[in-house]
Amino acid sequence: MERSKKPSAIPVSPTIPTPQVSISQDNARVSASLPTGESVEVLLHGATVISWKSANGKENLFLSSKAHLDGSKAVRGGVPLVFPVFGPPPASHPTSGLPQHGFARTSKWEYLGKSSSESSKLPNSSGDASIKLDFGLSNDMLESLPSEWKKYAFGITYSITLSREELETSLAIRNTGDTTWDFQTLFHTYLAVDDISKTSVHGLEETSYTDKVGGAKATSASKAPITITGEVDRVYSPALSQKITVSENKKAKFEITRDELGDVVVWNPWEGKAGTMADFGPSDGWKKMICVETGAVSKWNNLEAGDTWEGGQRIKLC
Ligand SMILES: O=P(O)(O)OC[C@H]1O[C@H](O)[C@H](O)[C@@H](O)[C@@H]1O
Repeated sequence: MERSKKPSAIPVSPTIPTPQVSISQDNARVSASLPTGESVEVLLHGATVISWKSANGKENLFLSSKAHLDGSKAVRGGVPLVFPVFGPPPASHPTSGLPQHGFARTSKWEYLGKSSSESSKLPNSSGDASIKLDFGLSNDMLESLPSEWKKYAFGITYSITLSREELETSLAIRNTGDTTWDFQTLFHTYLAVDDISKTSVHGLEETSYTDKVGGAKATSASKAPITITGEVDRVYSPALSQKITVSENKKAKFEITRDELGDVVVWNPWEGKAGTMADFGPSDGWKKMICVETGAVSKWNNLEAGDTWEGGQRIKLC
């Protein structure tokens, strides 16, 4: 019998746009984008973030036009990962046979997968969707290591999370062996700026630092925001709660917060040093970048067998 009041059909809700991930055909890069247009691109070589774009297509990271993206060299630009040593390794230390900044940035990482979240389920809402990409590296994936470091075992998970106005990078470094070892680590982030002469870094005014230009020397706090008028290579250790802001034309552009990363390196090679780097381009590219690098590098971090160290940074667009 026909019912007079048939329940009406349940409307099919329109497909909710979700973050997308794609892997290049040669299996060398992983890209992710949000329904609102933001995107990130990661090379498996070094798990190097080589692009982070805003919804309007604006690139937030500097990538040298001469960067090697084929795995033959560390990438000049983006976010190379420093581990297990920052700078040239000291003599008579287990890292002494390693290249400058260690091996993480020149190793091929494994893509472990993605996870995404959509906070709003309302149709046509872009919500606050975010996408997290995980990458892994362990000692058995490396072909060659100096004999000192060969006795150690590690497993690293590197997570890169893209959300609407933020890029978060975080590391979980685990000692999977039975011997304690020391490490340093850092996100060597090359931020893109339009004009270095109008760029300033805020939040480090009250902190003394090590000035590495012309040999490391302890230097007292500058009491003023950092402006770049020549080569700058400084290591600061500000309080963890201290936000670092990069401004252009006195307007905040990037805001950086940190978890467990007690050090901040500010680097710009200026014309002279950039000219000596074969992979630095274009020749005036140093006017378009500033490295604000967060890390744990001013001392050795000791990791006992079975322990995991976790740390990360968030870069927010202002
Ligand atoms: O040329 P790279 O090995 O990539 O190092 C580039 C730079 O990295 C850091 O910022 C260091 O503080 C600098 O001293 C170094 O010059």
